[in-house]
Amino acid sequence: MTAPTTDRARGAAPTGPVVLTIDDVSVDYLVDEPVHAVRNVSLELARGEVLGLAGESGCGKSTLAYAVTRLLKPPALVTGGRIEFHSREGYAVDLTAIRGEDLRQFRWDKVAMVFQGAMNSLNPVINVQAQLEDVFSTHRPEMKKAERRRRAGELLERVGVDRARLKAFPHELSGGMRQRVMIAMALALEPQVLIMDEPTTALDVVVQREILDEITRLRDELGFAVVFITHDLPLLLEISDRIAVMKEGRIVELADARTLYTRPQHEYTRTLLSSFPSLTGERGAFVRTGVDTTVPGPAAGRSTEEPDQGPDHDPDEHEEADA
Ligand SMILES: Nc1ncnc2c1ncn2[C@@H]1O[C@H](COP(=O)(O)OP(=O)(O)OP(=O)(O)O)[C@@H](O)[C@H]1O
Repeated sequence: MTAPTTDRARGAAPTGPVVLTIDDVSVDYLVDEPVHAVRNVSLELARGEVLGLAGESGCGKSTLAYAVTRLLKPPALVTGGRIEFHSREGYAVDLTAIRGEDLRQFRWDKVAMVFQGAMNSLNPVINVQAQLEDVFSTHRPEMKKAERRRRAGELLERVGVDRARLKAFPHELSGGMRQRVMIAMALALEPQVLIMDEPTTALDVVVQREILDEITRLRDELGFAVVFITHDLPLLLEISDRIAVMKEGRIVELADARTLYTRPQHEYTRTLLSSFPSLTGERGAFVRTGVDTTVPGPAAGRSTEEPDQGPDHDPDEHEEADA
C-alpha cells in the first residue's frame, strides 16, 4: 500500500480493492525554466469508484492524467515515482515501465481516456460505425465482422445514441452526441479505468448533465473506476465518491466528497469552495444534487449540508438551501 499523500489524506483511503496506484509521481516540463507540473503525487483508485481531481487551471491535473496514460511527450519528463495497474484478473502492470506493443495493447483495453474536445478527434470522413468497429479490428483482431457490427450498435445504444446513427458522419451529430460516441469508443473494450479530462466542458449544461448521468449509470452497470478531472468543483461534489484537490502540482487534500464539502481541512479547498457561489447560495442544493429544493415538489426537502467555512461562518446564513 502507498503512503497517504498528506496527513489530511489519511482518513480518505479507498474502500475496497485498488485498481490503480500512483506512488510519489513527479513530472517536469524541461523548458528554459523547468516547470514542476506534478510533485510527489500519491493516490490510490479503488475499483469502481469515481475519483474527482479538482484544482485551478495549471495545477497539473492533465499532466497527471497524461502520465497515467503514458501520453506525455517531451519536454515533459516523469522524474520519479511509479504507477501500477492492478488487474481484475490478479496481476499488476508497472505503467512506468511498459513499452511498445504492450503499451499500445494496454491503453484502451485496461485504461481508456476521454479528453476535453475529444469529440473533435473523430475522423470526419468515416462514419460512426466504421470508427467503432475500428477499435475492435485493432484490439480484437480475432473478432468476426458480424460480431464487430453487433457490438458497435450495442455500444452506441449503451451511451444513449440511437443505433440508426451508426451510418452518420461526425458532422451530422451534435457536440453531445459526438462526445457520447467518444465515450462509447473508450468503453468498447470494457476498460477497468476510465480517465476523463474535462469531458463535458465544451457542452451546454443540460447535455452535460445528461452525459454525466449516463457515465454514472454505466459505471454502476460495468464497474469501471473513473478519474474525473475538472476545475468545476460543484460538479465533482455531485458525481465523485472521493475528491483530490490539487494545487501547484501537489495533492493538498483528499477526502470523500461529503467530508470535503462539509469539513474542508485545507485553506485552499475552502477558497475553492467559496469561489463557487452556487455551492453556498440557495441554489446550492441543486448544484450539488441535481434536485432543485427551491421548487416545491416531491424532491424538495431533501436534506443537504452546508460546508464548514471556518469560525466566521454563520450556519443559519444559508438555511434556505437546507429547507
Ligand atoms: N508543453 C508544456 N511545456 C511547458 N510547460 C507546460 C506544458 N504543458 C503544461 N505545462 C505547464 O505545466 C503546468 C501544469 O499544466 P496542466 O495542463 O497539467 O494543468 P491543468 O491543471 O490540467 O490545467 P487546465 O485545467 O488549464 O487544463 C502548468 O504550469 C503548465 O503551464
